[in-house]
Amino acid sequence: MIVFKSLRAGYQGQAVTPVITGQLLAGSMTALMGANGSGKSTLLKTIAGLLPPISGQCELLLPRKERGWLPQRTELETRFPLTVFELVSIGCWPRCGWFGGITRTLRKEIWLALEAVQMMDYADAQPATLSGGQLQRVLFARLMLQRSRLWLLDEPFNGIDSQTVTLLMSILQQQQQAGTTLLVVLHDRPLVARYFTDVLSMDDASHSQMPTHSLPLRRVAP
Ligand SMILES: Nc1ncnc2c1ncn2[C@@H]1O[C@H](COP(=O)(O)OP(=O)(O)OP(=O)(O)O)[C@@H](O)[C@H]1O
Repeated sequence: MIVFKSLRAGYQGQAVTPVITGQLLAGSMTALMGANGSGKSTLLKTIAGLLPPISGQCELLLPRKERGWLPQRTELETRFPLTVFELVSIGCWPRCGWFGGITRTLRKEIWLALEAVQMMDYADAQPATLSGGQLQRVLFARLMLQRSRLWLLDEPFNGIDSQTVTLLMSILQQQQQAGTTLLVVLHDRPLVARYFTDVLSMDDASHSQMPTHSLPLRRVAP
């Protein structure tokens, strides 16, 4: 699905990641781990197509609109004049177009996504009034509607209670079973050990050849 060939990602010609070589297989669920500032968010943005590689290549045959990217919540602006329902409906735009209108079938899908994240009661609420965990549920519902074949999630469980993490993890597992490829930035090692089979570590530049020491995890295939 994604092949990294001596990739370095960064900004304005300056690399901030180690050299990354290896691949993420289609339908895999990989935790992206590493110290603060090691370049995890930068790598996700590069895979999402928002930044050009500094050197090397990131090969994936997937149009940008099929790459679902969820930034860290600190990067999100929530004070826009939309309801939760309307925010989730944005996930339909790749399919119906900006001016295509929401058909009855799509409305039903939106309600089903809100139901999956247990946020139906908040459909008319303003996103800015939601708690962090509620907002994350809503953003997962939007991603579900996008039907992206690749989900790039940047610390989706930061500050989220364990009940919501369990709910959102079950959605990730369903997505993976449906064939979606997932790359998720996480710092929570027990959570990674429990749910993830693959780890991409930014702490070691030669990570794709190195075993993961402390976790019972399979390596990302070199
Ligand atoms: N827009 C930017 N322009 C230039 N440098 C940036 C920019 N955004 C981030 N950086 C720098 O790139 C480096 C990697 O940042 P990045 O946010 O990718 O790390 P991270 O591993 O996701 O960190 P954290 O775990 O703290 O979220 C840092 O040194 C940061 O200061």
